[in-house]
Amino acid sequence: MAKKTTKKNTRTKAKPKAKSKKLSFKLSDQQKLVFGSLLIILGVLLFISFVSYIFTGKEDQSVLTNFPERSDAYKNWASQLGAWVSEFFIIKGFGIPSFIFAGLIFLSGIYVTLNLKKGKLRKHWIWGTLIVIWLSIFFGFFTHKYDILGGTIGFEMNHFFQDYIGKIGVALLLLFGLITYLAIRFKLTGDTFVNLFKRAKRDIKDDVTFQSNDEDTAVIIDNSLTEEAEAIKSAYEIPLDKSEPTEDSQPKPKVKTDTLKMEVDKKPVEKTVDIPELKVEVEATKEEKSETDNLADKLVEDFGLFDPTLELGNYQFPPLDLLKKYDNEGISIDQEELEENKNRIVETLLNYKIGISSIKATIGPTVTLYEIVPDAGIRISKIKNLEDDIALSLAALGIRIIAPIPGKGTIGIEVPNKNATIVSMRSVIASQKFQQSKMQLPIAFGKTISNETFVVDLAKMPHLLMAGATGQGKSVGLNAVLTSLLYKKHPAEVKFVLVDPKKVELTLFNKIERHYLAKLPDSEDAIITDNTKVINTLNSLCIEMDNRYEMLKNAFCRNIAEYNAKFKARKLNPNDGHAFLPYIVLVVDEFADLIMTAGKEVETPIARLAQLARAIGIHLIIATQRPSVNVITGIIKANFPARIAFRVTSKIDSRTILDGSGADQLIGRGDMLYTQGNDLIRIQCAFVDTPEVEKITEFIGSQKAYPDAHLLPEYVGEEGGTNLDIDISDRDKLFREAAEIIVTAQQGSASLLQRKLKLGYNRAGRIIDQLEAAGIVGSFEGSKARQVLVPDLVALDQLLENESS
Ligand SMILES: Nc1ncnc2c1ncn2[C@@H]1O[C@H](COP(=O)(O)OP(=O)(O)OP(=O)(O)O)[C@@H](O)[C@H]1O
Repeated sequence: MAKKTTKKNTRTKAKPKAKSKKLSFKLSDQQKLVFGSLLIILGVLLFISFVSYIFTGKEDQSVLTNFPERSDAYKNWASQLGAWVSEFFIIKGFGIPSFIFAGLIFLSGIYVTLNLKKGKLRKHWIWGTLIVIWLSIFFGFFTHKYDILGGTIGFEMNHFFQDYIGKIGVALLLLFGLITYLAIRFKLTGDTFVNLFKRAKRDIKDDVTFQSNDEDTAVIIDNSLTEEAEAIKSAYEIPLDKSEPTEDSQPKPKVKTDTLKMEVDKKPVEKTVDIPELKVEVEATKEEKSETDNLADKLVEDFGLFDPTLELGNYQFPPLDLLKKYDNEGISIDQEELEENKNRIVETLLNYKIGISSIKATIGPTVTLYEIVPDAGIRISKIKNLEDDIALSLAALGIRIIAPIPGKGTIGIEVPNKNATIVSMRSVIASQKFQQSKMQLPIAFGKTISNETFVVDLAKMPHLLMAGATGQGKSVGLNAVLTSLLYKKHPAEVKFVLVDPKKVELTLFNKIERHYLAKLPDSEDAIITDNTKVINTLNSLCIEMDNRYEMLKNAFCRNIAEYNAKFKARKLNPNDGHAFLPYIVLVVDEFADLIMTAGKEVETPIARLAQLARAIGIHLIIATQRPSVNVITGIIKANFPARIAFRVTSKIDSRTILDGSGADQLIGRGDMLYTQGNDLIRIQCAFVDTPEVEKITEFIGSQKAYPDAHLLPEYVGEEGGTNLDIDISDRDKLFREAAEIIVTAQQGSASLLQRKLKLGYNRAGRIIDQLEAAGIVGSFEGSKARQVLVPDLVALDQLLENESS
């Protein structure tokens, strides 16, 4: 670790050094001009010296052998230095190709002066040097001594290679060098050569045609045009016509033809790319229609879109007048109360040395939110810890501190209003937000702290868990949910499965059984109050879910909305088993009771539905007044992201529902917290009284209905088919022993037999069935032990004796 740090340090320290080094090499613009022009002059001087050396080199040879002296007379145009440098580059170096170095130095001067990209200059130098070497060897190939063509290096290198690979080898090596250069530098490929060859062939052909006809140039050009070029011929006729009157154009017809011909070769290719008609073709393509689409379109044309509401075409939605108006609905601002609360908050905080820079109040139906901005440097946790102290000083229940308010830079203190106002169901149903909502299953829960109507989509939740202590507004909340849906959804679009173990809460909805309720085929009442029936209903819903998934799969749809849209567009054939699918909302009023009596048998199908049913339109609403962990288990919680908490009595309960405190600080009577996985929203639940629900259900119930409630698929429970005619001779060997154990313990459970007789589950289950057939134990009652019908061992003996006689 230490090593790493030191390494890092050295690296970070090394950076500025490198930078400063780089900086020292940077030239100012003036320096660049001076240095650049020096290079240009050097390049020119070198060029002059080299040129001069070609003519004067021989004459200067005698002087060059001596040590340079000022008095020596040089013929080179650049005198002594010119002769020396030229001798060095041309004779002792690379020969004539050394001119390229003069060019490179000149070019460098230009690059430096004009501040051009250095990368390119580097490339010129690399390629230039390679060309010098290649040319030097190339020239050296033809010479037999050191001369100005290939220089010493060219000659020596030739000799060196020839010793190893011979003259032919060197020639081929030079050819290979040339090809490599052309391929890399000019990106030439095999095709280029083929094309070049083809073009050359065509040129020769054209020339021959041209020479054979000396009449009119224009005609010849026409002949040489390919068919492709015909289309754009007109473009070339103009320059031809223009050129005719001018006299000097006359003597060079051949040159003109050549230029034109070259263009013709290229242009047709360009033209075909942007031929405008191509675009038109693309636009003209029409989407191909499949046979079913055509049929569906025709059906829609003839009969219109499928209307699922047609069967109850005259159905009237309940009017708003059925809902009650309340006197104390509108929010009244009590200035005195506001001022008082504000002063108390400020005072309490000051007592703990917490200064406030600003305070703002938002008045809601039941609580007022005071948003404060504390002075800089105050810890939020300090204010959060003062919750109880503020509650004490305000002498009020239900104070909740939100520190900080998500998305705002403030801390919120919610203080209950002295006079809470009722949020009527009428006001939320009448709100624009609800009336104009395009949600699949809109629910108007009530109003938020800023007095806005709170509408959410049950289809998006996709399941809802509701909890709260008794008498805090759960049943009213459930009624609000059902009322919202009744006001917005046609009986064809939504069906309710109501589970009401308390037997009295949802009975009012019996009146709308044939409009809105769904039930098992063999059951009399649609509202389920018996726990054993709940298990069958839940399993039946699971079958419905599987059926619906199969239908969606066959229709290539991903969810119920897509499926129904396709069905309405008559793209799905009812003869293939397709049908319009209504949403199904399962409401369980007292979930704790169910779990206590049926345990896993209820939890498993509920969890399965919760996990999978969202896409096919089955949504669950589960309410409980006992939010303990054995009721709201981990598996249930994981599948119910949307939760509502009414007031609960302990922080632990609040944590069970909301994964945090808050529900214990509510004030009851419909005051609730809603979460869909992230923020908590405080809402005053809309109030809908029993008489109002009664009026609505009566209104709906009095209208024409379907012949029966919506029927769910039949479910035959595993225990349902007990064969009561089990033959006595078929009884298990341990039958009598088992019967005695059961009667002695007065507990009809298979697990008791498993333990006492050390049996497997299946055998114990079979014995229990036989005991039932013999009339020793009662029928299956969910997870509860069966009732024992024989009071004691004497009675058992009698029963079995009577049986055998
Ligand atoms: N939204 C509300 N606005 C005003 N008062 C309400 C509201 N909700 C409930 N109340 C009051 O609280 C009382 C109890 O409500 P509710 O019957 O819904 O409680 P609960 O939680 O269902 O109780 P239980 O679990 O015992 O059935 C109602 O009779 C009503 O007076």
